[in-house]
Amino acid sequence: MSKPTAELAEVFSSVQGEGLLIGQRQVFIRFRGCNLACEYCDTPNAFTDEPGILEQTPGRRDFVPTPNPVTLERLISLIDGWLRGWPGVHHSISITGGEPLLSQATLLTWLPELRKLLPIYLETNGTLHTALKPLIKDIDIIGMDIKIPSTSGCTNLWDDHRKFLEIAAHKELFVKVIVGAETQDWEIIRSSELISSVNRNIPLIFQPVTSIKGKVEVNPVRVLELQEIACRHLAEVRVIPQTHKFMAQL
Ligand SMILES: C[S@@+](CC[C@H](N)C(=O)[O-])C[C@H]1O[C@@H](n2cnc3c(N)ncnc32)[C@H](O)[C@@H]1O
Ligand SMILES: Nc1nc2[nH]cc(C(=O)O)c2c(=O)[nH]1
Ligand code: SF4
Ligand SMILES: [Mg+2]
Repeated sequence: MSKPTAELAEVFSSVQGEGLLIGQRQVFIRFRGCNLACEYCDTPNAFTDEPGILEQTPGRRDFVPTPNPVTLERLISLIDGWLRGWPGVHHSISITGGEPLLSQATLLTWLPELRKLLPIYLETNGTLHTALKPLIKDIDIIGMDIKIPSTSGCTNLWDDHRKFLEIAAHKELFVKVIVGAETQDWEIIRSSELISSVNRNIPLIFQPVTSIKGKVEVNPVRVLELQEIACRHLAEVRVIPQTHKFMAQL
């Protein structure tokens, strides 16, 4: 039987810039393709069919174009070399994209092998709950988005998010909501009530939209008002921007 491969955009070592793992050094594996089209998406390379790029030396940006699809052997060889050469540096592997759960068939084989190297952190848009179910046993931490219409432009994902939360809540989990100048109270109330209906102790992270100019342009008082709304429903609500963008980390 042929060994599963994947279409990858890039593999690199960097500092996690978002959510509760902020500051941890991670190996990032970015899968191609997505089932959504968020208006703010900052990851165009997940949508092209150019060759992927694999960093050769962790954090030194010596990327080498690599034909897709990429094999697991190629990936394991690269990451294993990083862990031997830089022991104790990397906290976990970030499985991201695009939407990584679109590559579920490959991840069924890849995750158990990658997890032998480092814990697995899944960065996901929180919609593909059917894909998540068989993979949850091989994932350690999940960072999922709830996509609100005012920033993402996506609508009617609430039921998918609920089903996703119910499965993801079996592992270490936090939720990110990307907030912007037009974010409405009802969106935060609906998101917070949805999370609380599963477990009010699931942390919620407000991540302000980072503009194309690399700035956070959301009114600071408005962000505090939104946080206060969420705190009526949830035990832990933090405001954390995309920090990697402010320190020129990938
Ligand atoms: C590129 S996405 C990949 C994973 C998955 N597709 C998702 O949307 O969660 C990773 C994270 O970056 C966030 N993100 C993308 N563009 C952003 C922007 N311009 N400002 C703030 N967060 C952004 C997403 O909301 C998500 O939390
Ligand atoms: N440093 C860094 N942190 C990140 N957290 C989530 C990212 C993503 O694009 O999935 C990301 C990214 O692209 N870079
Ligand atoms: S779900 Fe994630 S990768 Fe897909 S468009 Fe939205 S932010 Fe971009
Ligand atoms: Mg990114």
